[in-house]
Amino acid sequence: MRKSANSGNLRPSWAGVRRPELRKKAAQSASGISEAERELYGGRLRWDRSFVHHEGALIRMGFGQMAAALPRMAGTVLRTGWSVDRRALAGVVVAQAGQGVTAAWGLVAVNGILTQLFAEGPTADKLRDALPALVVLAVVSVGAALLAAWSTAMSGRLEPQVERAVSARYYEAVTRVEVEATERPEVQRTLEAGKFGTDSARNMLRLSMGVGNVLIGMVAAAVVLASLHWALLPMLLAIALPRGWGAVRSARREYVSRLHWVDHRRAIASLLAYLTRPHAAGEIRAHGAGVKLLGGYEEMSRQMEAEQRRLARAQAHTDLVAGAGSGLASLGCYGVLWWLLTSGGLPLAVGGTAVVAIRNSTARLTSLIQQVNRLYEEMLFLTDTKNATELASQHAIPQSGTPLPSPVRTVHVENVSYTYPGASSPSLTDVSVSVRRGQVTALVGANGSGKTTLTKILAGLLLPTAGEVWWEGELGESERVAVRAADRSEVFASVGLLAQDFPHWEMTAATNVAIGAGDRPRDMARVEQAAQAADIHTLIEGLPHGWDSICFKGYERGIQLSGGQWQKLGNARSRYRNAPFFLVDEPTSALDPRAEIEAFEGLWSLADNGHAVVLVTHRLAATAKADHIYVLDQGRIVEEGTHDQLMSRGDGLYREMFQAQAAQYGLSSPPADRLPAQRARDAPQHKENR
Ligand SMILES: Nc1ncnc2c1ncn2[C@@H]1O[C@H](COP(=O)(O)OP(=O)(O)OP(=O)(O)O)[C@@H](O)[C@H]1O
Repeated sequence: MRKSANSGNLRPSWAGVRRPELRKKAAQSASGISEAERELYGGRLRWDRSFVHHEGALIRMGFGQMAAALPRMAGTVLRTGWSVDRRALAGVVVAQAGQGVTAAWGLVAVNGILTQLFAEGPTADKLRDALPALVVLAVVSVGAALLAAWSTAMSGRLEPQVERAVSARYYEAVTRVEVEATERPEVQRTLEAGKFGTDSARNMLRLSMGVGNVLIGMVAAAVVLASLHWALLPMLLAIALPRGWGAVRSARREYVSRLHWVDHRRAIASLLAYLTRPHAAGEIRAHGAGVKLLGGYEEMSRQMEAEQRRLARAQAHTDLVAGAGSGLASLGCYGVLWWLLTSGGLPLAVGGTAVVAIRNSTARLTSLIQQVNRLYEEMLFLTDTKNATELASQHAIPQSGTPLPSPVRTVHVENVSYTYPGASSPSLTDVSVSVRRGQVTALVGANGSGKTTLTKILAGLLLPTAGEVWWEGELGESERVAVRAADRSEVFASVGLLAQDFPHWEMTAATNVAIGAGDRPRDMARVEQAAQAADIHTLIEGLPHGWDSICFKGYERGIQLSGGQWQKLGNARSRYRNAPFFLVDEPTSALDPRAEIEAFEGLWSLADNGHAVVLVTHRLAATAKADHIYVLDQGRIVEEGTHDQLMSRGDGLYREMFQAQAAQYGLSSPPADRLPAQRARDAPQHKENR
């Protein structure tokens, strides 16, 4: 009964998805904007700006340019192959060249056999005379089979290595790009486009080898043909050209389409991914979000299908034109052969060999066309990866710079403004703050006032649009380095970040802590210490697989952590990093009251131990004991001071926010048990942590 009730509930939604009007609507909107795009993404999902850029690249890549670019790109891939596994590459090249040579010998042997068979004399004698050529043909066939097997084995070894090398180069470059650059749409898209070409290197290698093999075979056939009669060679080229034209045209069309629809494809993939992600499971069922997503998927997929149909029609048309051109050329070729035979310019036996050579070459040509077609397409994608890798290097965080003072005592943000790329107004304007070791500095303010942006500036992740950030040593101004000139790896080594939306790595609990210092080997004793400080140790140790539990339910040792438990794990991660400057953005938003108090006390004890703690929080009860509080409003610092100083300002924003929170408890000030424990204000007899 229950089942039928459920299916009864679902039926109208599914029926909605499959409505004929929807189908019609989707088909109609194939070239325009679908309802789903409009509703879920607010408009058209096509890659316009980059599309123009790429189309420009394509226009430059005409037939001639392609002929020049192909060997160049194939050369790049071969060089990569050479750098990763010389023996395998040499093996593949030798095997492929060998197959070409065997093909030529095969043709020569066929010519020998035919010449003997068409000669004057008794059949038994002719067969006996043809025997050596027959033996050569048999040996050549066995040789070709052995070489093909060898080539397969070597390619199988080489291809994954080439793919890994190109992917590693690309991803390594991408992870070094300045955060600001990744915010620029044109950079973002070029980097995104680069993803599609990482497996193209592998495909290109295979295809280049295949093309090389066929080409050698064809050159061999051409040499044999030309030696039979010069007129046969241009005819062979005439057969090849129309098909080559068709292949390039189809490949370009396919590539342009793939680029143009890249955002659309990505959106479809994300719609489907949501349907199976555990965190969306509740809303998908209870809120009917699944119906909306499936409807969107169906409609947007139909647009893709319409595009596929368009491509198929266009390709069929191109194939027809190319086939007709090639057919006419073949006809001409056989016409010339006919004329040569009838006019006595060519003996009959040689004519037979010519027919075999032409048929062989045409079969090879078909394979060549298919492979060049794919090679060309792969080349375009690999070019994207190459461009993305180059662009990433241009925007890379500098690998060197002025060393920071040792130890750093204070970070001064001086008159800093920052505007995100593409934003119409600055997120920070003329902001000055100082963050000192041994102190808790609080950043407070309304949503969107610029707190997170300021922590990114402090962390050296964003460089100011105007103003400067100084990393200052014990001697003050005489010992300071501007972040722009600093060795950024030292800046990053000095900060520990706990972002609001810190990553939940779908890996073991131990990794989720130890990844806080991903550039160092894991130290389990310190992982446990950090977990103890963040109050998550007992929970993890009590799990059946302990620290090896995977923090994602889908795996065999998978577990599901609650929001607060995740936050504790995040706190443990930043603890494990143990950097002198801790930047924590809403570190307690998911914690229960007791855990929250403990977390804040932990931060205060970090300051007592000589760390600088920058605390971004809306929990003003916690900021009351901060050493210094900055209040942000619309990207500006509007107030600063201690809690008491700020509360004494009658019309102050801080006082207003604080009292609003206190009023929720029916108090004029927040409850005492929610305040972090009092600590000595002049504590800085701290330990050094650098
Ligand atoms: N990557 C970005 N690109 C463009 N604008 C951004 C970006 N990140 C933030 N902003 C804008 O900058 C402003 C400040 O954002 P920020 O995240 O720093 O605020 P916040 O004070 O941390 O807010 P909250 O309290 O809600 O976390 C906001 O107007 C926001 O829309």
